[in-house]
Amino acid sequence: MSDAKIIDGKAFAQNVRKRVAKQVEELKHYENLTPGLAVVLVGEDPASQVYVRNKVKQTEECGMKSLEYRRDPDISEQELLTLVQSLNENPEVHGILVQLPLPKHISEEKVIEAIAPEKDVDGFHVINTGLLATGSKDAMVPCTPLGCLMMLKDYFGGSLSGKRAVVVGRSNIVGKPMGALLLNESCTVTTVHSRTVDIEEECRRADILVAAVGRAKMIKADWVKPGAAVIDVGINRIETPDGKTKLVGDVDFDEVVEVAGAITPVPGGVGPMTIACLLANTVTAACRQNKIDEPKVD
Ligand SMILES: Nc1nc2c(c(=O)[nH]1)N[C@@H](CN(C=O)c1ccc(C(=O)N[C@@H](CCC(=O)O)C(=O)O)cc1)CN2
Ligand SMILES: [Mg+2]
Repeated sequence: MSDAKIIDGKAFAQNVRKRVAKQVEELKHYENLTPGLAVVLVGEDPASQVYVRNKVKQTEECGMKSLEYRRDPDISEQELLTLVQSLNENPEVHGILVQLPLPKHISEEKVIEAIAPEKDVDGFHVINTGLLATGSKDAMVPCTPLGCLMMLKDYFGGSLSGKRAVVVGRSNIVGKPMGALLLNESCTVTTVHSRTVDIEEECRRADILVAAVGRAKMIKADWVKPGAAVIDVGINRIETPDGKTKLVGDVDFDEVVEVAGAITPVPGGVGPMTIACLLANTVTAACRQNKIDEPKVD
């Protein structure tokens, strides 16, 4: 029997949303300010539709204004850039999120760079990436890594200083910002990827192991140091022997739970925190744009 702590991302996210809802209430009451989030969805990818539906629903449940823009998959890059520009200029919109991935004929980079950095609640704009890399408190931090960090700080009682952290994967949305965040928390950070020599040995040295590669059950029990905190960012749909499908992470949960000190499940771990942090970032963006302090609530 394992005695690893299973980190409940669903419950954690619910608490974050409660805090956001209280902040929104205060902003409406004392500042006459209703934070607004615009979500743009291009095309009909079924997973993206679910994520966007959840974002819209949770934005409204927290008392914020939600604006939704659905566009056909054949929209031109220029039309999408024009939409982003109009949202940049809309004073009711404090946060802009363009759901990824975009269709192949559209440059994700161009679209992300078109978003005003102060409205970039995904934290993907190079200005925000640069602010994060330089340790500035003014960065808008990408939602998934922010959610991972919140859960890690809670598990370790506040400080991650001196911990050896290994991030598996070097994507712009998760791996790279995760590494920067952990470095800013004074961890000793290693990022490993497909060209790393002996990934397993690197992983075995980690007090904190963050898996974000998109390969089902890649991380095995003998890759993990006993007692390590394991954060699984992967969301992989696999087929089961009975012909059905199920979601699994990048970590082989059933094995690793026997070795780890703490572990996030999939589903119900990092995923729900992504949307909760998006809502928190929208409040941050609205406050910064109006030059007011974020309401402190408990
Ligand atoms: N513009 C963005 N695009 C994408 C992001 C992002 O942060 N910004 N991240 C992902 C998708 N994503 C949010 O957009 C997201 C992924 C997963 C979950 C989630 O709650 N997952 C559940 C399982 C859901 C299921 O059953 O399919 C879980 O892990 O428990 C939320 C948001 C890519 N695009
Ligand atoms: Mg593309």
